[in-house]
Amino acid sequence: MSWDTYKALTFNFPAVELSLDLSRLGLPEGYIDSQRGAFAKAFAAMDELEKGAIANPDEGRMVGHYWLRDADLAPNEELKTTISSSVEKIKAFAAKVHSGEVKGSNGTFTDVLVIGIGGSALGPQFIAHALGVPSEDKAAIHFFDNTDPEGMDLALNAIGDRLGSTLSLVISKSGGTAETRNGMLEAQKAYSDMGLDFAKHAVAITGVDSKLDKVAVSEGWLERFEMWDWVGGRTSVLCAVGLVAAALQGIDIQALLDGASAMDKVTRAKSIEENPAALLALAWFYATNGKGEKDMVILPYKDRLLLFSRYLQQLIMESLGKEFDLDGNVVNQGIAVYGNKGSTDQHAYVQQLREGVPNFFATFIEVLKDRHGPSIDVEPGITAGDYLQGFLLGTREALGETGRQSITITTPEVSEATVANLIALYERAVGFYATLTNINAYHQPGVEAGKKAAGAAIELAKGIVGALESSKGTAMDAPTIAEKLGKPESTELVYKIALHMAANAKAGISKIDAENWYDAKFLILA
Ligand SMILES: O=P(O)(O)OC[C@H]1O[C@H](O)[C@H](O)[C@@H](O)[C@@H]1O
Repeated sequence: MSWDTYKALTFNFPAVELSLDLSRLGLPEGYIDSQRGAFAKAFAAMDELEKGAIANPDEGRMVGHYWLRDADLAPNEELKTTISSSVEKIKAFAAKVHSGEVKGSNGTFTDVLVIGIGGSALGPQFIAHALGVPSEDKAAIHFFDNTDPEGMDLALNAIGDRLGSTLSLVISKSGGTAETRNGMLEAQKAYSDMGLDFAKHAVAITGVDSKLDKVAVSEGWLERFEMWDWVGGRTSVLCAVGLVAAALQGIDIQALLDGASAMDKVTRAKSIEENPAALLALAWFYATNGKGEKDMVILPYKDRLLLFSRYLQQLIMESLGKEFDLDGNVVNQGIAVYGNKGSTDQHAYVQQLREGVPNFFATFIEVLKDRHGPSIDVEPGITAGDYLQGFLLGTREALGETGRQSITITTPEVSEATVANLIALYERAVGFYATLTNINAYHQPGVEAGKKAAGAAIELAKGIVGALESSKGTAMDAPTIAEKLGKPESTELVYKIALHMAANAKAGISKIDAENWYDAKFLILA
């Protein structure tokens, strides 16, 4: 890359100490100019959104995550007060926990167990991993982010005998998410098995009057923090969803909010070149032909940013992956996101990136500061961190040689400010991209289909137990059970569910193997 091309297509944002290098994208001459009209619309739509327009028309909702870090921007006094008092309440609660004024049955809280999924886990996990320092944190943080029983066992195992000084945060915007409900019930059981009262160790973060909120009220949980319908799950990390856990861990939440606010100011610029989020959205639009034709590979060369790609998967794919545009046309939009960290990935999938199917563009995230404190030389005059940067520069070059596009974001260090900068940068880029592609970034109608189908499988499971119980001692294969349930069309599901039940000896169900696996019979002994 020539120095002049690099300079022409690298954009520096001193206010947030960030630089965005688009020089390895192959942007044709005049491309930015050709997009000015489209961006004028995107800037105007964003202005309206920030002023409180119903930017999520399907759900009739405002979209207010930008107000969370600058309450004065909220469209009315009530919201301003709600937002600032929520932040104050979080800070005050964390201070009481740290001072031991609010404590568990076995004393000052040492651990925090976050129970949530999707937007109610990914942000807290990213922040905790990016900014935590185990030896200095005010609480060790653990997660139930799934309905996998063994995953929960592992988290409980890490907590060990400290459950009596573990604060459980049950986080669910809707308050009705099955995985989170299950996690809550499992946690409740773990506390009661140790003779502890869950309610005295539990905090709810949810919408007012949600199912979860009602449980928290009726059981007299320690505290409740409100979640609002104008904050989407995937943009909720800077409200109570992410801030309570972070504050308890000892992370400076005001610095997070200030970092996001600083990026918000920069990304309100009305000129593409002066706005890093606009440039990012433009880069995505160019690289994917505005249709998601290429995948986004996120490659932070920093262990602390490992979970960023997972966080972005939800932010970007749930926001942009849409069947219809705002006019009802079928568009099947989206950008697939994956990634891990460099240089680890160099020893895994970079082979394919360089030589295989050219269906992606990479985003390198470069962090200038290697570590707090000095580094040893691993070779004369060279540190491990020099190698990390060397591998980033080398991989980027190697990808460029085979015509693979990349973006490079450079940030000075991993800190509250820069982590929040990145979050706010991508939130705004997603918003701009959605306007460019004329889709609603703020709903997720597709998520419901899988939930409904899962509900049907759960109903079927109840039926299978009933059928085997009413014919105790009789072994039946899947077609027979399905027939008995009057659901021959669900034979495959019956087979899958019965297999799982037998593996877990549920209700005493066992399996009699047959030569052909599909002919296995299931029974409950008489
Ligand atoms: O916070 P909750 O209401 O429990 O929702 C958790 C997740 O549920 C769904 O899958 C939504 O699509 C996500 O956007 C959301 O983050």
